[in-house]
Amino acid sequence: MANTTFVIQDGPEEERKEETYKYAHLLSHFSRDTYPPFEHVDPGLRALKHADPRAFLKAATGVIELTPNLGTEICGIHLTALDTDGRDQLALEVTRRGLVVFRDQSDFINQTPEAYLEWGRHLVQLLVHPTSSHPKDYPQIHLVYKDAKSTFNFEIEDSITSIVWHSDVSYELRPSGLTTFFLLSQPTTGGDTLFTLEVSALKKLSPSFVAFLRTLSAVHPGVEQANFSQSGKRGGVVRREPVERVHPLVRRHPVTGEEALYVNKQFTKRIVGSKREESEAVLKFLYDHVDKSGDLRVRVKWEPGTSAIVDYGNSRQRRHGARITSQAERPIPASDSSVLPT
Ligand SMILES: O=C(O)CCC(=O)C(=O)O
Repeated sequence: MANTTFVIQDGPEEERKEETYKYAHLLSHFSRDTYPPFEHVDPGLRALKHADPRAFLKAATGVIELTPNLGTEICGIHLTALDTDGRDQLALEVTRRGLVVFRDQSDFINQTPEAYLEWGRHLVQLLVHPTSSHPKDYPQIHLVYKDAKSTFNFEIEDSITSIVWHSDVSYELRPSGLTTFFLLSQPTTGGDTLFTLEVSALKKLSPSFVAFLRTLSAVHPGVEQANFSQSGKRGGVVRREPVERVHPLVRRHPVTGEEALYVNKQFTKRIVGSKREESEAVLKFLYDHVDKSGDLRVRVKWEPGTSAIVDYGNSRQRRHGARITSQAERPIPASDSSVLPT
C-alpha cells in the first residue's frame, strides 16, 4: 500500500494540515449501511402470522404427498416467482413436510450465483462449509461433483457402500437448517437422493425409551470429515480446524415445537456420560432403527430442472449439484418448554 497524502479535515482551520500517513486506508469511516441483527429467526415463524400461512399454494396446479409424513411435490409454481411472503410460507411448508420437491425449475437453476445467494439470504445466515468445494468467490454455495475423472468414492475399497445417513455438519454449534439442493447435471439413471424424517423415527419408539433419550446428549466431531477431505484420494482442503460439539439427542423444532431424534451415523460418535459399551449399543440401535425404517423414507429421482444416497457409485457420467444451506438455531433440547407443539 503506497503512502497516501491526505488532509485532516476535522478541527479549526488553523489545525488542518496535510500529512502522509501509512495507514490512511484504514482510517475510520462511518458508513450509513445498516445490517439486520444477527439472530436466527426461522422464516416459517413469520408465515405463522400470515392470514393464510399456505396462501402460496393457491397458485399450484398439483400438491402430491409423497408419503404420509414426509415429502410433498408441488407442481406449477416457480421458485423465482415467490415473493417474500411466499418464501416464508414455503419455509413453513418445508418444516411441516420435511421435504418439498419442485420440478421444471430451470429458470431458478440457471440464475447467477448472486441470485442463489439472494434466495439464501432470506434464510438469514448461510453456512460456509469447512471442507467442500464451491464456485470461485462463492463459499456459501456447497457443491457436490463427480465425473469420470473423479478419483474418490467411485471404487469403494473397504466398504460395501458409500451411502450413509447424515445431517451434514451436525458438529456445528448452529447446524444446517433449511436447505435448497438441485442438480445442474445428472446421470441418465442413478444418483437419486434419499431423505428420512427423524420426527417420525422418534415417534415410533416407546414413551419410556423416548423419556430416556430426552435425558441424553451426544458428541458430534468434525474431525473425520476434515481428515477425509485431506486424504490422498480427495486432495481437498480444511478451511477451519475441525470442531466437536455436544447436542441433545432429542431436539425441538423452533417453529412446530415437535421433537426429533438428533443423531446421524456419519457424525454422532458417542453419548456423553455413558460407558463406551452403553453408548455404542444405544447409537447402534438408533442407526439400525433409521436404516430399517423404509416406511419413513422418500427417494427423489432427479430430472433436469428438479430443485433434493449416493447410489451412483458406478456411474461415470457427470453429477453436479449445488446446495444453499442456512445455519439455523442451536439445537433446542426437548426439556425446553418454550416452543411446545400447539
Ligand atoms: O448428493 C446428494 O444427493 C446429497 C448431498 C449431501 O448429502 C450433502 O450435500 O450433504
